[in-house]
Amino acid sequence: MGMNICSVVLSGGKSSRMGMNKSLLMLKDRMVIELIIEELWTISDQVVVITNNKPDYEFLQVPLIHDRYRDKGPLAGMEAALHHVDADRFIVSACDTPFIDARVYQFLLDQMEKHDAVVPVFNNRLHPLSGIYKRTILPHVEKLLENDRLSIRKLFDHIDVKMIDEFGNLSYDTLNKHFFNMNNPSDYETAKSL
Ligand SMILES: Nc1nc2c(ncn2[C@@H]2O[C@H](COP(=O)(O)OP(=O)(O)OP(=O)(O)O)[C@@H](O)[C@H]2O)c(=O)[nH]1
Repeated sequence: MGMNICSVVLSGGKSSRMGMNKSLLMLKDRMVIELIIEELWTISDQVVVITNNKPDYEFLQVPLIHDRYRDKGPLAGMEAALHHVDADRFIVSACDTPFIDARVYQFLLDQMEKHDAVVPVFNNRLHPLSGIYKRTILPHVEKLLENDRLSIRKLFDHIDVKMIDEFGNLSYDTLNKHFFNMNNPSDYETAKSL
């Protein structure tokens, strides 16, 4: 039985600190979101982008999905993917992490077992937007959204989540880059130097 893996790029944010759509910024000859999607394709059967501005992303040639719960943040982006896409595993990524490495996601996938979610912890920080989830979380996600409890951490009070804070043979540099995200123009300058 083959496992159907869907990667979900959350791209419904406001990019207010960056001042422009950060997922469309260029690094070398590629846009940030193109770098992300290219990496995700190496471990996915499907890739979708969750956005409330479809025209910006049509060139990517992947399914584009709107949030069903508007202005509710990344948890709503996850809800839209879980609601619309039929898959056994959902790999979540932000749209501002240009240096993600599929080997990190593969490491998480390998530890899913019976859990509802596998979420990485790096430098003592939980990274729910870089986790792996099963459809089983959907009713809990919807309930949180209905109640305006929008923190993804709240979700972890209700599901079986495995936290991963050691990553086998993967190097610190690989992990540091994987979890690097760009919030403001200074982060973008940093990205250009990496
Ligand atoms: N689908 C969806 N994704 C979101 C939403 N809000 C944030 N995201 C995504 O979640 C990730 C983290 O978002 P942030 O960087 O914290 O927020 P942002 O709105 O993009 O940027 P700021 O306005 O600077 O805070 C990014 O990939 C965002 O695109 C939302 O309401 N819907």
